[in-house]
Amino acid sequence: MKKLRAAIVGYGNIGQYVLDAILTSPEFEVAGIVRRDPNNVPDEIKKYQVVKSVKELEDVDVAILCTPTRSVEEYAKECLVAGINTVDSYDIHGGIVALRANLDAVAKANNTVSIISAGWDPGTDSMVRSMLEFMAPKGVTYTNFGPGMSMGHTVAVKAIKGVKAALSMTIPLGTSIHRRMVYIEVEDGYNFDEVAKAIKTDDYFVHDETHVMQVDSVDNLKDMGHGVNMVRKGVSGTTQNQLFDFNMRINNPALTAQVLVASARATMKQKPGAYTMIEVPIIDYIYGDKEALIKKLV
Ligand SMILES: NC(=O)C1=CN([C@@H]2O[C@H](COP(=O)(O)OP(=O)(O)OC[C@H]3O[C@@H](n4cnc5c(N)ncnc54)[C@H](OP(=O)(O)O)[C@@H]3O)[C@@H](O)[C@H]2O)C=CC1
Ligand SMILES: N[C@@H](CCCC(=O)C(=O)O)C(=O)O
Repeated sequence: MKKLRAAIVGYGNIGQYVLDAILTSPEFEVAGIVRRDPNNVPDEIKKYQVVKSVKELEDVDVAILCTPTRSVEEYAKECLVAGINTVDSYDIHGGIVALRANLDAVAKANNTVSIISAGWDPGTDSMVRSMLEFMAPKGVTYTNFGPGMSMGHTVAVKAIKGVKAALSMTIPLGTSIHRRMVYIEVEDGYNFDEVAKAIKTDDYFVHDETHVMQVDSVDNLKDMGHGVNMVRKGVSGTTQNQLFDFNMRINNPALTAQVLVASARATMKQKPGAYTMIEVPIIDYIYGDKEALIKKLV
């Protein structure tokens, strides 16, 4: 069987775990790794082609975008125009509809497929929320994250001038409300109060209670565990008090990476266009023969 060739774009936390997930997936092989500095080649990727642009790689079926969320659209367009499917874990919830529309046009024009916002939230949590919505159409779902490290918030802090290193912890306060505890190392020559203000006014933080603390070593605090508790209390038909409770405690980048690889698989089975995870048949994410899967899972 000819393997599907996946490129990893961006070799940070998610990128490193995507490599692991590709190597354990039966039908994928690594087509190469795209880095801003292609000379930055740690030992574990020495055997792969490391390049500056995805266009330098050959026969790429799908690009797994592991860049900051705010860079996703630019990298996705470059890949789609080059005839390469994309998956990403874009996590600015308010921007998803616009990203989908923008990439849908580019994907259709280039006969390619893009699955966007494919991590765990947005991503698999969105699929669970969707199921709860049709299981009890009337009601309220609360999504409570953590405590744990938000990669998206941490990446947003790292991009702020004067931040040398960062960790953003998400603390659940209940009923979908969260506190952000942000730990930073400040670059020499920068004023902590000004940096803290820039963090608190960033779109990722502006709606939540946010505390910024200066520390000597972010690395001493870092733990990439996270989790979620989603609860819905709702009504099926006219029957009230239907209670649902979904929990998971996870390594954040490992789960995100596994979902990205599953979504890369699913891109190969869709018509051209851009999709969120809830629009794709769930069976398309799973490796194996369709009828055997139906027999096993239904
Ligand atoms: N939907 C979900 O459930 C989840 C989504 N995410 C998303 O994944 C994203 C990546 O997280 P994570 O892997 O921890 O981030 P990292 O900062 O560890 O890695 C991002 C990598 O992207 C590359 N890159 C490309 N352009 C830039 C740029 N302008 N600035 C900085 N890096 C750049 C770099 O790789 P190189 O040096 O190789 O070029 C960098 O290492 C987050 O922004 C988050 O939104 C994360 C977890 C869950
Ligand atoms: N998108 C998140 C995953 C979901 C958890 C979350 O949104 C949060 O901690 O705020 C992340 O980047 O880690």
